[in-house]
Amino acid sequence: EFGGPLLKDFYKESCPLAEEIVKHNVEVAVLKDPRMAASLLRLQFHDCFVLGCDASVLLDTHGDMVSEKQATPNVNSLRGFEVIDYIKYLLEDACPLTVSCSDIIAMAARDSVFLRGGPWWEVLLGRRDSLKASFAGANQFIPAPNSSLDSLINNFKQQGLDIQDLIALSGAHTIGKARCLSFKQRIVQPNMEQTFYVDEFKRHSTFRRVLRSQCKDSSRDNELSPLDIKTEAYFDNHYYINLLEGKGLLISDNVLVTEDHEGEIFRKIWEYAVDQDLFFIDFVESMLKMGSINVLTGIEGEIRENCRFVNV
Ligand code: HEM
Ligand SMILES: [Ca+2]
Repeated sequence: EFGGPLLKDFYKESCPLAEEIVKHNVEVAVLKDPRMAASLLRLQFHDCFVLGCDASVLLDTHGDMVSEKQATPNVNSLRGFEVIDYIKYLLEDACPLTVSCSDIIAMAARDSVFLRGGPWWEVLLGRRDSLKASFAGANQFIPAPNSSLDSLINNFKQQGLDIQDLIALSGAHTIGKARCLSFKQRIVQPNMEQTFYVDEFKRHSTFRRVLRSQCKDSSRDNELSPLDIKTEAYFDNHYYINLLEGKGLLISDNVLVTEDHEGEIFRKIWEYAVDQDLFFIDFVESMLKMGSINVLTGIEGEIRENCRFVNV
């Protein structure tokens, strides 16, 4: 299966309460700030695509190592670090130097999806933490929101993920928000009037008009819009319905339907739009695959004491 060397009962003996502690504290964090569920899910994606799922994304700048947090896809955007820090602090108290920061990310992402109404899955554990971060890697490997379909496909391929994974994992954009900076190119693009329901044309242009007025000048680059305009609070299949209606927020969302009309991708998006259970099954499978990219296990890496710094 996908986990490779990872196991579902990895902490059963060494830290039996680990999953419970993570779950409870993700719940508290999401109650305080509902968007945090989306932010924690995204954190796993941005970790796994740079050096693998090794918590490299959590390291702060230190000495001559520049953090991934400062890279373009992450700066002023990636969130959830304080939540992970607090969970790590509690886990260090319960079982010192036992639960890796990378496993905390994986558990928190799983719990976040479930809390918003999405699927639950058995998370695979046993990752260890990196000794370094890669600022350059974060800029290179995390796809940009204005990516073409070809570059998205290639980007996922570099991580051992296929087109199926790209389509299913993009469904993560059923929750959370994006800044005007990330999608304003999309709403000024003149050739994006294409839509797949004939009657949808008028509502489609309203969609763009509202966003355009919200993002009308660069002083508003940090204004937020929901990635899923219909049900941003719920992890559901509405993302795919939006795509079919021409209402994907990012260029990288929209190209899944505009650059592959009537092809393999389009058919899959249609299937997810009418069958949420199928989307959930495929999403879980792809999350397990993404969660095992280049993991450190055994004696590789270390169990960090503080997720922001390598151990001294
Ligand atoms: C397919 C390529 C992808 C691109 C180009 C992309 C790009 C983006 C961008 C630009 C944002 C908004 C950031 C901002 O404006 O601050 C965002 C948000 C988000 N992304 Fe993606 N993303 C992709 C795939 C994924 C994947 C695979 C996941 C998780 C499995 C994911 C989860 C999220 C979530 C949950 C948010 C909302 C975060 C929040 O509200 O804090 N994305 N993404
Ligand atoms: Ca990483």
